[in-house]
Amino acid sequence: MSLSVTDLTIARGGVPVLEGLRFALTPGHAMILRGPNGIGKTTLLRTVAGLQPPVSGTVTGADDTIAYAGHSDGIKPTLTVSENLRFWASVFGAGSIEPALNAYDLAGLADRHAGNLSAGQKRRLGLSRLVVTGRPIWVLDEPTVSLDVKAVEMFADAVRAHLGQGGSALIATHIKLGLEGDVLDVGPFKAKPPEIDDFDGGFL
Ligand SMILES: Nc1ncnc2c1ncn2[C@@H]1O[C@H](COP(=O)(O)OP(=O)(O)OP(=O)(O)O)[C@@H](O)[C@H]1O
Repeated sequence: MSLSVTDLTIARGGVPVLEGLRFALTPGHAMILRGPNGIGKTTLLRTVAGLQPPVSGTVTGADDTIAYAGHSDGIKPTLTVSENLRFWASVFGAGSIEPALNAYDLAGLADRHAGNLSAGQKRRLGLSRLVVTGRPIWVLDEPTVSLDVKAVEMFADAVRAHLGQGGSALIATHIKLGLEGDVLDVGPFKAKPPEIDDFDGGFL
């Protein structure tokens, strides 16, 4: 399943942030999004994942194919680690949670309430959810926040395994992950500020 973005203009809070974006993500490949704080990477990922509409342009190939991991881990604190994974597995129709536990070395924490995990452990649990979704396109917003060096390697290994199975990944990150993949610097797509003539002076 390929993802295509064509002539995409996106906005946050009603203000255009990026315009003229065009790229394709094909099976087996990763694309790394780069750009300074506030440029619009999260906004782009939210738009690709269908969490907000574009101002104009199209995203194709995103119907029920995307697993999105944003800044929030989305874990249920009163459930244990294994209960969280079983919940997601039931939502996505997956079978065993063992591959997800193993990918992020969570077996020893399986019976701990998720609310009692450290920040990095919570992030590992949040990322392990991707494994049980079975979705081919992972859309990830700064996935390595709170992870130590070993856990970053676990994450990179999990992405490599996903790509090896024909999946793909679109990842916004400020760090080097050691992954093969295209790099898309979104800086050149920064939306131009509106011309002064575009302002509605009626309120003055
Ligand atoms: N809820 C909101 N309402 C209005 N503006 C917002 C909102 N959320 C973010 N913004 C603004 O939209 C712009 C793009 O933000 P976005 O989070 O997409 O940037 P980013 O490239 O992901 O940044 P970072 O690298 O810091 O995560 C920023 O100027 C930000 O201040």
